[in-house]
Amino acid sequence: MPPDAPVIEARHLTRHYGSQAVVQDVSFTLQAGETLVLLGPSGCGKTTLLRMLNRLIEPDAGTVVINGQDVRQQRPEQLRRGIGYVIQQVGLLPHYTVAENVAVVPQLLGHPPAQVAARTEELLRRLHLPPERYARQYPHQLSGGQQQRVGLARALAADPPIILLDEPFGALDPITRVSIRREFRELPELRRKTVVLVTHDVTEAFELADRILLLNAGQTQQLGTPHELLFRPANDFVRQFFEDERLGLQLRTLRLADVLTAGFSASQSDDSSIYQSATNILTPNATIQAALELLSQASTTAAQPLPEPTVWVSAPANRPDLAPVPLTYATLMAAFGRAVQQLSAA
Ligand SMILES: Nc1ncnc2c1ncn2[C@@H]1O[C@H](COP(=O)(O)OP(=O)(O)OP(=O)(O)O)[C@@H](O)[C@H]1O
Repeated sequence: MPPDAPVIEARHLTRHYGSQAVVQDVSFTLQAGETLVLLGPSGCGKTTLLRMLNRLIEPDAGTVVINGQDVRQQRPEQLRRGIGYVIQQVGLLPHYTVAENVAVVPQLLGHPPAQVAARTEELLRRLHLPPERYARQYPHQLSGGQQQRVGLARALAADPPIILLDEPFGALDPITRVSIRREFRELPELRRKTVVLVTHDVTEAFELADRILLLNAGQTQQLGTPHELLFRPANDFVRQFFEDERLGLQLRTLRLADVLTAGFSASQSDDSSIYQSATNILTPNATIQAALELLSQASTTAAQPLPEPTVWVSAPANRPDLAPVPLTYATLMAAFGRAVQQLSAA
């Protein structure tokens, strides 16, 4: 297969229950390493669509092609061993220890015991479940968040190139949810994997997705990057769907580089000596949200050398000759407002 061949191709997938078409003619293509989020209101067909990818549900029409092969040409059990699957209910085996739960798939695949043990230990450590404390515990001895991490470790254990996740953080309280989501996003393992994740949480979708497939009543409303859905909605449904959270989503989606169009200058700024000692430094790739968070921390630190809380945006990596830009709340919000206006009008 050519190196840029898609990992997953869903072609015209359709599924009915009785006379109700719960997924209607949905298509998408995913490249290696991409994360697609299936988003939409309750009952719009997200789970049905996800489960067609690993043949837990068979489509009435359409095909799923994984690594160039129609999934119907593979036995479902074989297919599923190559695809990690995480669900909200976690589904850990209650009479197996944490380590045994994580090792299930690699053992089924016949991996050597020493390799399975090493992999289990590594994953538990990476997911903040020190094996010396947790490996021999049983699922009922863990909190919901810890069980969720074990579920994720289990899905990653055999290092499958594809991971499907169905509301993986859905059962968690909001604070645990945010912190696990952050851990999840920063897991180096997942960067290389092709991920399809179901959620109805808009913020979660925007935080995790490379692209979002927004569904309503089984039909694709829009498939695109978070930026495209927010600033180029395909129809009124898409526009309405994000209305309540628009500002928060804009703050998370726009990056400093998007709003600082005229900000960098070739001359060294007067403040450059302050920049040299500053700790509040962001790259142009940071989101407006990240800049606001840093500004809010800066406002609580007493030793501000400048009269107002300030963060610095370093010059783009390819232009080290440019001076860093200092930003206060006022200058950041003015730049953000201008960018939103331009993007919305364009
Ligand atoms: N086994 C089934 N038999 C009959 N109808 C079903 C079955 N499974 C799902 N449905 C229906 O299909 C539609 C889509 O369900 P699905 O679970 O895919 O939606 P969803 O978007 O994942 O919803 P939620 O966000 O609430 O989990 C719903 O109307 C549901 O009632």
